[in-house]
Order: sequence, then structure tokens, then C-alpha cells
Amino acid sequence: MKVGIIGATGYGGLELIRFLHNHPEVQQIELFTSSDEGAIFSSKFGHLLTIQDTPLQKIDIETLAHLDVVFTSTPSGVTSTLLPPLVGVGPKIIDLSGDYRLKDLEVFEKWYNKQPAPKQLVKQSVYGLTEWNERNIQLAHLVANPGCYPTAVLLSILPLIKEGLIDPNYLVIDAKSGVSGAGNKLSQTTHYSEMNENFSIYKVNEHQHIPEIEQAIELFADVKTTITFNTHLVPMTRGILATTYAPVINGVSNEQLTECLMETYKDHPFVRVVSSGTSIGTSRVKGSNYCDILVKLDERTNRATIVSVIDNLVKGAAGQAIQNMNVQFHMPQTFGLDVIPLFI
Ligand SMILES: NC(=O)C1=CN([C@@H]2O[C@H](COP(=O)(O)OP(=O)(O)OC[C@H]3O[C@@H](n4cnc5c(N)ncnc54)[C@H](OP(=O)(O)O)[C@@H]3O)[C@@H](O)[C@H]2O)C=CC1
Ligand SMILES: CC(=O)N[C@@H](CCC(=O)OP(=O)(O)O)C(=O)O
Repeated sequence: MKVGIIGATGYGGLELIRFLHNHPEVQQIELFTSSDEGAIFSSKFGHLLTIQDTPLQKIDIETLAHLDVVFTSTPSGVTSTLLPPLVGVGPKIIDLSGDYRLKDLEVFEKWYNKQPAPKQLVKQSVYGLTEWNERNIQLAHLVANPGCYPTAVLLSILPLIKEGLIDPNYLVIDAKSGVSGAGNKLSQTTHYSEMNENFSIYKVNEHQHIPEIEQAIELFADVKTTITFNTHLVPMTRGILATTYAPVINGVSNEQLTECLMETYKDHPFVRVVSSGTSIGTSRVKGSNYCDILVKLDERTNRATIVSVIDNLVKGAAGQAIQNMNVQFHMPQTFGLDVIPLFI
């Protein structure tokens, strides 16, 4: 297979290269840039010396049209104009940005403060939460890969909402991310001296992933709800830990909550349910495509604490994108992604 990456020089793009390099069905990886045409990739990223010594190419629709798959890992607002001429002319497209996730264009405009993509394309795009949308992903020309936070949150709460074990009307979700979630651009908030030793909350009640999570709860669990969702920046490079506090339906036990998650994901290689213990952290999934989930009922309050951890750049971005490519091409989901996390 021949694959292309637009935005190869970004964090998501670099992770795509890392995993695609080991993919048994990928023979050729072409890299595209909007800013550094002709540059030898390994001269920009020394860790890829002898691995990716190819030049960066100009983004050109005719060249892209000959590929089997194109991953777009660009800032929001880019693929809404870049992709329309490419959809349907050849390659399957997997977009890691938020441009094709929200079905309501006004909602997109409000939360991203950007012009939306063309309505027809947004309509045909398929939300790429792999474990929950496999059949549609198989048929999709354009996959809208989920956001990093929504991936962590949705995998952990959807089964419990769908099975009616928790009350979806009072969900409070508290999520924390490493700084690579913000991409490779420098900014005041990711500046070392302002981020290091500083645990902060940001976009309070205004995060663009709020409507994405609500939309997916409606799509997959058939429940219309609003959530309280907040995000925090942790002075570390990778990882998301998302904690949801949810009222439990009367009479539901801790065992039922865990069982529900285990049953849902028993045939899914990348979601692991932690069946005992009271601790979980991002190191156990670092560098891997795993999402690990722990649920614990607080019997005093009858609320469940539901915790999930992912690597934002892998299951939250490049890993899930490759998992979706595997689904689209009827390959095992683990192709290219079968690595042990970098625990230490
Ligand atoms: N970082 C994360 O954890 C996650 C990110 N995402 C989403 O994935 C996308 C990529 O994220 P990330 O890799 O972190 O971002 P980065 O900022 O690290 O990289 C984005 C890349 O896009 C390219 N780019 C910038 N502007 C344009 C343009 N106008 N046209 C074409 N290419 C452009 C740049 O490469 P060049 O200059 O070479 O063209 C740049 O290296 C974003 O939409 C992000 O929101 C989703 C989930 C998780
Ligand atoms: C730490 C950090 O800043 N994370 C980013 C996640 C970006 C992302 O995934 O946004 P898209 O919806 O555009 O894909 C944020 O909170 O905005």
C-alpha cells in the first residue's frame, strides 16, 4: 500500500510515520508539507536518519490521488478547504483534525471559531471511534478521526450509558493532558518556563470537544445530554487521564459496572479494562494504542468514578487513525500497532 501524510512534520504526523514504518502492508510512505518543500525529512528529524531520507513534497492533488490512503494531520480549519477536491477521486482519507467531526456546521463554527467544511462532505464523513463504528468505517471514503479527549472519555462511558447503568444527565468529566496535545507550535501556555511546575485548567466550560462528546453519546448510545467537561494541562509530554463522575442507577453494583465494560470490549484488542485495584496512570499506555479503563463505585454517594488513560498522540490521534485504516482495508486492527507501552 502507498500512503501519504499531510502535516508529516507535526507531532501527529511523526507518530504516523513511527507506526506505519512497521506496518506489514505499507510499502511506501510519502510526506507532504505546506512550508518546506524539498527538505530531506531525516535532516529535519535526526531520529529518522536512514529510515526516512525522502524529501518533503508539495501538497498536490494529482500526486495525492495516486495513493491508497492519505492521512491529514493539520491544524483545524485546513482540511475544510484542502480535502474537497480529493474526496472520492482515489485514496481513502483519514483526517486527524476536527474539521469533519461535528455534523452541525453552526456548532462547528461556534466552538472552533472557523469556517466549516462543505456540508455534503461533513455529511458523508464517518466518525472514527473505531470500537464503536467499525461497520461504517469499513465503507467510509472520509474518516473524521476523533479528538484525543473524546476518545478517552467516550470509550469509558459509552458502554455504561448504553446499558443504562449510569445516569447520563449529570456527567461531570475532568480531563488532563500532556503538552504534546497542543501540537508543535510554540505558545505562551506551552512555553517551558510557564508550563513546567504549573498544573493549569484551560478553556473552562468552552472546550471544543464538548459538542463532539455530546454528539457521540447521542450517536452511539441514543441519549441526548449535556455534559460538564473541563481540561487541564499537566507538565509532561504525553498522555491523557480522563475522570468521569456519574450517578449510578439505584441497585447497580461495582461488579456490574466492571462486567459491562469487560463484556463490551472483550473482542477489542486495544481497550483493556482494569478489573481490580484503585490506581491507574498514563505510563501504562505511553507510546501505545491502548486505552485502559478503571471503574469504581462509591457506595457512600452512589456515584461511579470512571477513569481512562490513553496516549494522546497514539490512541488519541495517529494510532487510532491507523486502526481505522486497517478497518477500511479489512486488515487486522493490530497491524502496525502491536507494541508494548513505554512504561518507564
Ligand atoms: N497533538 C495531539 O495530541 C492531537 C492532535 N489532534 C489534531 O490533529 C491535528 C494535528 O495535530 P498535531 O500534529 O499535534 O499538530 P502540529 O501543530 O504538531 O502539526 C501540524 C502540521 O500541519 C502542517 N500545517 C500547518 N498549516 C498547514 C496548512 N495550512 N496546510 C497544510 N499543512 C499545514 C504543518 O506542517 P508543514 O509546515 O510541514 O506543512 C504542521 O507540522 C490537529 O488538528 C490537532 O487538533 C487530534 C488528536 C490529538
Ligand atoms: C493540551 C491541548 O492543548 N490539547 C488540545 C487538543 C487539541 C485537539 O485534539 O483538537 P482538535 O479538536 O482540533 O483535534 C486542546 O485542548 O485544544
